[in-house]
Amino acid sequence: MHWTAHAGTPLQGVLGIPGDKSVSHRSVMFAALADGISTIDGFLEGEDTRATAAIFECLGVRIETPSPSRRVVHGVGIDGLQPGAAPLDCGNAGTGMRLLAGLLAAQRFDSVLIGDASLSKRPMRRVTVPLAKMGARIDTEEGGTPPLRIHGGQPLVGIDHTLEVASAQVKSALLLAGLYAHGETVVREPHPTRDYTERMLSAFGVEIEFSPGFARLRGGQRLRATDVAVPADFSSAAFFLVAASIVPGSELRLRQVGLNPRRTGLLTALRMMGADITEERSGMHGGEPVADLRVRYAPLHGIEVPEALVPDMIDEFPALFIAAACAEGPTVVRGAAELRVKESDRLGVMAAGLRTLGLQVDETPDGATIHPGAMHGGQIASQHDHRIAMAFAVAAQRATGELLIRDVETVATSFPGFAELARAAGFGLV
Ligand SMILES: O=C(O)C1=C[C@@H](OP(=O)(O)O)[C@@H](O)[C@H](O)C1
Ligand SMILES: C=C(OP(=O)(O)O)C(=O)O
Repeated sequence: MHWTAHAGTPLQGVLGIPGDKSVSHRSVMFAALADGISTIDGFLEGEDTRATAAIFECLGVRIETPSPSRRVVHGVGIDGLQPGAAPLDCGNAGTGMRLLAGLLAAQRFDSVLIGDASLSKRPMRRVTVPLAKMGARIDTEEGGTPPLRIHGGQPLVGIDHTLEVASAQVKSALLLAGLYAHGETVVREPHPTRDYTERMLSAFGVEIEFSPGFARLRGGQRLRATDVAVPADFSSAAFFLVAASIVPGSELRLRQVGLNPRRTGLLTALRMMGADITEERSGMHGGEPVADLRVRYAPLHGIEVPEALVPDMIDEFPALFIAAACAEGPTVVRGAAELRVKESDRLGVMAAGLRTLGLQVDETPDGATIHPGAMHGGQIASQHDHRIAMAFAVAAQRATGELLIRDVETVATSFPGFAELARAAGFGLV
């Protein structure tokens, strides 16, 4: 599947953005482990989160879908999961696989976790090595990639672990294993990362101590069913924040977007670049800060992205690169080597795409300098990476020619309905 994208009209309207992917994955996992019935509202109907829900059904959990974006999960209790008959398919989702590695390592049965071609290349030792310290036994392929063959029935012990890379996925895997471990599990982070696991475990009745960069829990606790309200996904909203910022005459309102401070680094970066984004109707939704984001076109200037912001905008760099391409003066990114091990090598793939459109991008091992300029048309290889595909659909709104964006089907992993919503707002996108 591909898109033909070209400059459309100024972007206008009030948009509803689908539910948060990180929160949706966790909601179904924790509801499955809880005692009692939990309802999830705003669940992301994306392929990644549906894959996680399907895995829990394979593990014996009854999950009803009374209407789109709603799930009723009949929790089986902390020790109630049943062995899956076949390998469990995480699809494209690093989050699904890494969190499940921690959870399934603690079960009394064996499991195998598999994924698609992209996930099958992603590094898993970052979870299997610290989990092994807790007593888990997980085999990877040579090179540390999936499938993960998890040997159940291992007694686990809590550890005090400092993460090597700032990763909410690794932190969460250890905390989930820690729920089953003897003693306490402590996770310390070099830079604070999203704390949805900590917040949501607490909402499910688990005693957990946490502060930015730190989490501690004791094994042997049970989860109590609760209802979860999922906020709109800031990472999906990001494409519209950039698009309206770079297309003259645009004004969009994005309704009730999740603004967890560990997710909004792009908002800070765009404002440093001169973007006109205001927060209105601020409130709380499901324990998370939310607000309507009103974004109007504004001329942007290049910046040096502060390295401290990188973990808070780790999924937003494809969108940031497009803002940088349309700014006045270069933008410099450093300290973002993690981008090379996402669904694609996002530094390399974004640089290659922008060069195809006529821009100069100087790559370094952990970043890039983007030199802005006029973008012409061309063919973009998204490398089956949803965020690359959406980023170039945004770029096309400022390009002088047409972009053929290849392999866009993975957009459905995180943002089903993106193309329809974008067209309704004024994008030229077929
Ligand atoms: O915990 C999560 O839900 C996520 C954590 C981040 O990954 P890392 O933990 O690898 O940084 C992020 O890139 C991913 O999209 C979602
Ligand atoms: C990196 C991402 O997700 P995951 O790690 O779950 O595949 C993403 O959505 O940009």
